[in-house]
Amino acid sequence: MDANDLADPKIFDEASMMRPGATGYGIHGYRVVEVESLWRIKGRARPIALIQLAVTADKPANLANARNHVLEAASNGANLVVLPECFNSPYGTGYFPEYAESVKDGASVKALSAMAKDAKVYLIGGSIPERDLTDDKVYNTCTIYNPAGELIATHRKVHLFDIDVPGKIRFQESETLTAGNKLTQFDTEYGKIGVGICYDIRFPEPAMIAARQGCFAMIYPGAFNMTTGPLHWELLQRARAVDNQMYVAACSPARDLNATYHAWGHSTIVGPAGDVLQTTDEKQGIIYADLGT
Ligand SMILES: O=C(O)CCC(=O)C(=O)O
Repeated sequence: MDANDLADPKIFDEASMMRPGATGYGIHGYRVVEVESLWRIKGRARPIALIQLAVTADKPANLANARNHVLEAASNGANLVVLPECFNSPYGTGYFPEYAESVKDGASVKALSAMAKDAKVYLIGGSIPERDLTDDKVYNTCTIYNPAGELIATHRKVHLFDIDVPGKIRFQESETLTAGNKLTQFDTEYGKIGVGICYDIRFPEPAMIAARQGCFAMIYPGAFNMTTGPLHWELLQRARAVDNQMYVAACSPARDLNATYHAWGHSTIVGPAGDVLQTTDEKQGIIYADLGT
């Protein structure tokens, strides 16, 4: 089964057949054994770092800040490094078209490729506003690099964040963004990893499909807010983890009360039992966990 097309009903048919309790795929008899044996066979530690960056309106400064932190994470032993959603631009629908660039040769992807290569890490490059030069549409896109600095996968946020909680928060990504239509997974020597962006975590299916296709982790660059963050940020990560008995990591920007959007922060790494391995507060910083122990 190739789970790269959300529009393909076969994907959902097969995924739903594999729900816990469905014939032949009881979750406890299947995933736990597979995950544990993967650790033993590979015998490798999988140190991950989530970088909760302070994001400003200055794109070159954001890229330089990201680079410093990626190099720091690598020097502390991380092999997988994650940046936050929208790390090169303020998070806001008015900013997306202004900051958008091509993922073929834009300044941000060049900088990300160099960071991955110089740090010798897999880099899950948060997300950036992407302008597709063929259709001129703007997407919220995560680009992923191997330790040679090669772009190995891209994920365009599938579920756009359109919310209106009266008196609390109104945000309509669809005012300026277009949704992606593919699920994303990539291979590493540490195992296969699935990727979603922020609001994508509210939908169980991408994580479920990734787990059933052998991913040991789902990684979500994200930027929850002060309304839904306290309520759902950790809950959703722990739910996706325990649903699928896989690692889940979500990496936020730091909170900036002078920005138009106040990110919740609290980047978090959750284990396959739904246990919080590492988390943080709202400030800039790096958290680490070993996904192999
Ligand atoms: O789902 C939420 O509550 C927040 C989602 C979000 O901030 C985003 O998708 O950027």
